[in-house]
Amino acid sequence: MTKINVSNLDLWYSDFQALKDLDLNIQENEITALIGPSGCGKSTFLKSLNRMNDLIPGCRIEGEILLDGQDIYANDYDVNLLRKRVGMVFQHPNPFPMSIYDNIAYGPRTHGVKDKKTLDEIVERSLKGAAIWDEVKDQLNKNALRISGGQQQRICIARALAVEPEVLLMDEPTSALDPVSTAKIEDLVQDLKGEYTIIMVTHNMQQAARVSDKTVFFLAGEIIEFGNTTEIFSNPKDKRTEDYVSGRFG
Ligand SMILES: Nc1ncnc2c1ncn2[C@@H]1O[C@H](COP(=O)(O)OP(=O)(O)OP(=O)(O)O)[C@@H](O)[C@H]1O
Repeated sequence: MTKINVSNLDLWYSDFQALKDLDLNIQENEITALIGPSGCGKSTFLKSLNRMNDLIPGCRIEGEILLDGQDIYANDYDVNLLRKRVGMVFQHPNPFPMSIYDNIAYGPRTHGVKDKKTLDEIVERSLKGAAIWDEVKDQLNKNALRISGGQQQRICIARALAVEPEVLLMDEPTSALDPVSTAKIEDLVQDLKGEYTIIMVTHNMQQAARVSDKTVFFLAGEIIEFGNTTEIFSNPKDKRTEDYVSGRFG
């Protein structure tokens, strides 16, 4: 089923057009990888899905993005609710400088959850969901900055899960991590797709091929090709896609 429907999407940073007439359907409970050379608009597109670009002065958007059929750029659309439904994990792990527990409880508290038992349950469920509960369950009061980078990234994923999102946006979530932590995150992402719709920017072609169901290839703000990951990697229709996935440019 279609979760997100993008049509005729254009985005400008002042007079520079960063996204050009994008059309795309993102399916529920699938992993969609966004690939393409540096500066082609992957992060810009990702951020347009939870209106993070609203915060950038001079950024202007035209076209339509529907989440479950509702226009997220409509005047009366609740942006706070949107960011709860569409969570985000960034390239560099960015836990808040507070305990592991407080990192996870932060979002639910912001949304009004005060009861200690409920928060305890959310923290445990989110840490389990991010496959890090066993590693940190005895040190929930430890400062989240004093654990490894790979653990910090899973704390950030747990923090995103704590508000029960439907969609998870991931901007190069493993680029700052070692191979062992990267493998853990890749396994985790595959486990999560049963419950969430995941859209992930990656520069790592093997990673896109390993974990995603669908792949979108961007070039200079345009979508050049979109389809099943196996097709994009084994039988691309466009020569530019073929050159990129085979490492001939970018
Ligand atoms: N805040 C901004 N103001 C002006 N231009 C911007 C801004 N953010 C991005 N751009 C420009 O928009 C284009 C797309 O940038 P974007 O970060 O989306 O690319 P990307 O494909 O994610 O790149 P990378 O792979 O290097 O992260 C680039 O030309 C970039 O310079």
